[in-house]
Amino acid sequence: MKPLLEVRELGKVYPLRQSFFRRTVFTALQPTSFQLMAGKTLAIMGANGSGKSTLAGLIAGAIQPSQGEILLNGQRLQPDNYRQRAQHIRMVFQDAEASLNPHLTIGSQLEEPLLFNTGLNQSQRRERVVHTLQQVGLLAEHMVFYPHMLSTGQKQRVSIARAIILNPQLLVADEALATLDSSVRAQIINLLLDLQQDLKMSYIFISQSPEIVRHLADDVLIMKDGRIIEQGAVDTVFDDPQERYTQSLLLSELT
Ligand SMILES: Nc1ncnc2c1ncn2[C@@H]1O[C@H](COP(=O)(O)OP(=O)(O)OP(=O)(O)O)[C@@H](O)[C@H]1O
Repeated sequence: MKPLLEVRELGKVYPLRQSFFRRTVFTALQPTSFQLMAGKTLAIMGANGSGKSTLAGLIAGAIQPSQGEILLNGQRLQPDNYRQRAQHIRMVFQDAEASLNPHLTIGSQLEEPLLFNTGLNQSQRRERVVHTLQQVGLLAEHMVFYPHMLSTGQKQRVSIARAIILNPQLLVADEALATLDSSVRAQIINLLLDLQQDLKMSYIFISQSPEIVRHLADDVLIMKDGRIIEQGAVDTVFDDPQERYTQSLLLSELT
């Protein structure tokens, strides 16, 4: 079986200081390679600053790579072609509040990706918005709400709705559950699992929580200082971590 996503030697350096004589760079991500099969969930764990968000941003196209390539279904993604990527790979962020526009109704915010990326007419767009709201456990009436009228959990549902409205093959969630309280978190985890079953999506899931990763993910990458130091099936890595750093991470000593 061919992988959905293939990351080959993907790396990111940031220029730190530049002068006529000297150019200093900081390596946020060492050349990194891995694969993700369709319908599977890959978790990325690591201490703060280990490069998790950089890797997520590179895959979602929000950050331009310094080297390497990403293939989706065997097709190379063009780093600067946001439209090509937006159809297939979408991102959900930690702070739903900050990622929603307070001045626009939920309906207009969900319609936006459809306007930019599809040829649907107005009534087809409306139909898709209503359907997507229902898929994430909200109501058609929520279309006319503004973000401040929703609870934290409902806002995260809207973020998920916006991410799935184009029927992506891959959802990248960067600490999407970190700020939610435990009962809302459990509801959103169940929603993500249901959506994955129904829509056959793959997930890349950044989380500092061993419990959440064990519950949601099939495989895990452990990152330290911009590189993968351990990887494998979640049960294998969690039950018998080979690196001391992984052991500490699983005991939540490094976060
Ligand atoms: N635009 C930038 N310019 C320079 N350095 C950056 C930039 N963005 C990130 N970095 C650095 O790259 C490293 C990796 O950052 P990244 O945000 O990917 O880590 P992370 O594992 O997601 O951390 P956290 O859990 O704190 O979000 C950090 O040392 C960070 O300071």
